[in-house]
Order: sequence, then C-alpha cells, then structure tokens
Amino acid sequence: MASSIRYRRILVKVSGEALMGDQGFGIDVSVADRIAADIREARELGVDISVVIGGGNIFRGVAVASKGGDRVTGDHMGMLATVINALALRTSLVKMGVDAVVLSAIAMPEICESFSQLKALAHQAAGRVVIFAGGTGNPFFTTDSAGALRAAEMGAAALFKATQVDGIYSADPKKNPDAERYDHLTHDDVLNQGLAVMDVAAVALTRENKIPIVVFSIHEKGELARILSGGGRSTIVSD
Ligand SMILES: Nc1ncnc2c1ncn2[C@@H]1O[C@H](COP(=O)(O)OP(=O)(O)OP(=O)(O)O)[C@@H](O)[C@H]1O
Ligand SMILES: O=c1ccn([C@@H]2O[C@H](COP(=O)(O)O)[C@@H](O)[C@H]2O)c(=O)[nH]1
Repeated sequence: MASSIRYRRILVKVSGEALMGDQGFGIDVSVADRIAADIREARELGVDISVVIGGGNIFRGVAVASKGGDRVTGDHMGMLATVINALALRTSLVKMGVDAVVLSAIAMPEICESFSQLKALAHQAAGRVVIFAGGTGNPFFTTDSAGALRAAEMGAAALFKATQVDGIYSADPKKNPDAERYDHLTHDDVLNQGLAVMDVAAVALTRENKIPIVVFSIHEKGELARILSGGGRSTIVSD
C-alpha cells in the first residue's frame, strides 16, 4: 500500500446530473460504469470509500416549488430519485466485482437497507462500498448536506465532491468563462464569498467538523485516484 495517499477514508458525493451523460435525463449506464471503475481504482489504493449520490439527473424539489407545487412533496420526489441512482451505481460496482450496499435514509426494506450509522460502519469495516441514498431523509436539504453529514458520521478524512467542474471558481464557470479557479480555499472563504459550488449548510457542517472538501471533475477518468495519490486537478477547501 503506497504511503503517499492523501486520505485513507473518504466520502465521495457523486453528481446525479453527471449520470445522465449526453442523454439529458435519467441514467446512462456507461457513465455509471465509468464512475464505478473510478471508485474501484481508488479503493485499490487502500482507501475506504463511501458514496452519497445526487438526484439532479431525475428530479429536484425546486422544480415542483417553482411551478407552484408543494416543496416538501417535490423534495420527497427528489430523494426518491437518489435511491434510483444509488441502485444503478451499486449495480455497476457489483458488475465489476466491487462489493457494495445501498443504505437509504427513507425506509424501503424491500429495495435496500435502511440507514443507521452502526450498520454503515460495519459494512465499511467488511470492505464494502456504502452508497447512501435518500439524502438526509429531510426536505429542504440537498445531497451536498447529506454528503457532509455522512462524511462526519463515517469518520471520513475528506469530503470529495465529484461534480461537473474541475474546482471552485470566483464565479460559476459555466456562466462566467473568465472566472478564476482556486487551488486552495478555506471554509470561510467559500462561505464569505458566496461561492455556490455547494450549499451553505454543507460547507458549514464540514467546517464545524474540520473536514476538508475536495472539488473535482467527475468527467475526468481516473481523477479520483490521481488526486488521492497527490496529483490531479481540484480545489481543496481546508482551514
Ligand atoms: N463558484 C463556483 N465554482 C464552481 N462551480 C460553481 C460555482 N458556483 C456555481 N457553480 C456550479 O455548481 C455546480 C455544482 O453544483 P450542484 O451540486 O448543483 O451539481 P451536481 O454536483 O451536478 O449535483 P447534483 O446533480 O447531484 O445535484 C457546478 O456544475 C457549477 O456550474
Ligand atoms: O437531504 C435531502 C437531499 C435531497 N433532497 C431532494 O432531492 C433532490 C435531489 O438532490 P440534489 O442534491 O439536488 O442532487 C433535491 O433537489 C431535493 O429536492 C432533499 O429534499 N433532502
């Protein structure tokens, strides 16, 4: 096992939106397989990995609220979307020989196990990749907040946000091509400058628990292992 690995236990927040690939909606299985391969490669470095998966490729609660519907119902729909994605990612991992389990914050025992911290830690100790579904289980939150929460519960040394962009910029790089990319920021920098790559609750929770955040592009094959090995391209948020 290489000694230069940056973190020995991490939680990866996987973008739901990325799962749709070029389809515009739903799940592109080849993308799920690629992400699973990246997780397998990173695990082979001897790193414990658990995953929170988003739901943006299927449903976000604000879509209901913005059309005058009930936000809480919309958020329930969004959380269910994350369960669909978690099942797809587990399928891809198992297909390539990685033992993985889905734990949902919303009980659905016919489909997957319900979340408890003890169960999650036991699965991790048994060498499984734990995929957390259903977000926090509460409306008005996001899967970024679920990522920060589960990272703290799992004793993760860092929260990796695998997203559409290769780091944190001075403004949303999709809207501002001239935005400046940062290699390193503090939690306070992200909050005080209103850098919207993650929601405020998630950043505040990681700050409280002294958990660094690593933002990197999910579209770069092998990037997770490269960053864990000391290379790659990312923004690290730490104090
Ligand atoms: N300052 C910033 N730096 C980097 N990205 C930013 C910034 N502000 C806004 N963004 C946007 O935030 C997005 C990531 O946020 P978001 O969590 O909504 O997407 P996601 O990772 O695809 O998650 P999901 O689909 O699971 O909801 C990036 O794709 C980027 O366009
Ligand atoms: O704790 C949570 C997490 C998520 N939601 C709802 O699910 C969707 C999808 O999650 P993303 O983080 O946007 O990928 C989100 O928009 C919420 O509607 C939630 O209510 N609580």
